[in-house]
Amino acid sequence: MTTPVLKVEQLCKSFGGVHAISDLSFEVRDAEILGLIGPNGSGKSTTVNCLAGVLPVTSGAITLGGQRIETLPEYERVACGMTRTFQTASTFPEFTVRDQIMLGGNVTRTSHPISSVFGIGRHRGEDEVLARRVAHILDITGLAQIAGARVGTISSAQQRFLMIATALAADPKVILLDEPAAGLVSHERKTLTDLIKSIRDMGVSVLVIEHHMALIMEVSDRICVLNFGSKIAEGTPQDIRNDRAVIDAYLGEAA
Ligand SMILES: Nc1ncnc2c1ncn2[C@@H]1O[C@H](COP(=O)(O)OP(=O)(O)OP(=O)(O)O)[C@@H](O)[C@H]1O
Repeated sequence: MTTPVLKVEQLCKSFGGVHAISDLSFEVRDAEILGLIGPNGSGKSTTVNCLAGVLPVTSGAITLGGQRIETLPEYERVACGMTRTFQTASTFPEFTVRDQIMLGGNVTRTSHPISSVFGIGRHRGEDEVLARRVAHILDITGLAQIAGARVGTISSAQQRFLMIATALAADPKVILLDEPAAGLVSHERKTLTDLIKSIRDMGVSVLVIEHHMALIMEVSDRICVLNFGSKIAEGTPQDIRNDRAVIDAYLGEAA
C-alpha cells in the first residue's frame, strides 16, 4: 500500500444551510495523480479551497505529510508542501517568465523573497538548487523558449502553464490543479497531459479537478467522483468509466 501524502477525513463544509461537502474522505498517495470529478456544483472547488486554506472547514481532518493542517493559514500550508493553481490565471505582467517562477520558489528559502529575482541571494546553495529546479520546470512546462519574455506579453495558454510552473517552483509534496485545461485547445491539452505526468515523475503528487474527461481519464492513476458534496465512487479510470452511479450522475452512456 502506497503512503498517503495528503489525507482528507470526514470533511464537511457548509455555507449557512447549504451542505457543499458532506463527510468526504479520500487520500492522495505518494507520486500519484488523483482526479477529482463531478457535475457542476458537486463540491470540487469547495474541496480544493478547504485543502488550500482559502475556506475554513466546518469539520473534519486534513493531514499533509503526517501533519494536521486544517487549521493552518494558507501560507503555512504552502510551506508544509502543498501548492495550487486557480481556475483563472493570476500573474505579474511586468515580470519575466523566469522571474515569476523564481518568486514562486522563494517560499522554500530562508533568504529574502526578492533576493533571487535580483541576484543578491545570501544563501548561494539555495540559489543554485532553485535555479536548477526552475530550469527543469521551464523545460517540462514548455516555457523555456519564452523564459525572458514579460508575463504580460505571453498568450493566455502560456499564462496557464506559467501558473503551474510557479506552483511547482515551491517544491511541493502535492500540487492542486483547478481546471488546468480550461480554455486550452487540443495540442495544448496534449502538452498539459504530458506535463501532469512529468510532475508525477518528479515525485510530486497531483490532485487535479477537471471537466475534460479524455484528459482526466488519460492522466489519472485513480479518480474520486463527487455528487451533491459526497463521494459516490473512487477507483481506476476503468472502474469509474463502468460505474453505474457515475454514469447516471455525470458521465452519461457515451463516456
Ligand atoms: N461561497 C459560497 N456561498 C454559498 N454557497 C456556496 C459558496 N461556494 C459554493 N457554494 C455552493 O456549494 C456547492 C458546491 O459548489 P462548488 O463550487 O464547490 O462546486 P464545483 O463542483 O466546483 O462546481 P463547478 O464544476 O461548477 O466549478 C454548490 O451548491 C454551490 O452553490
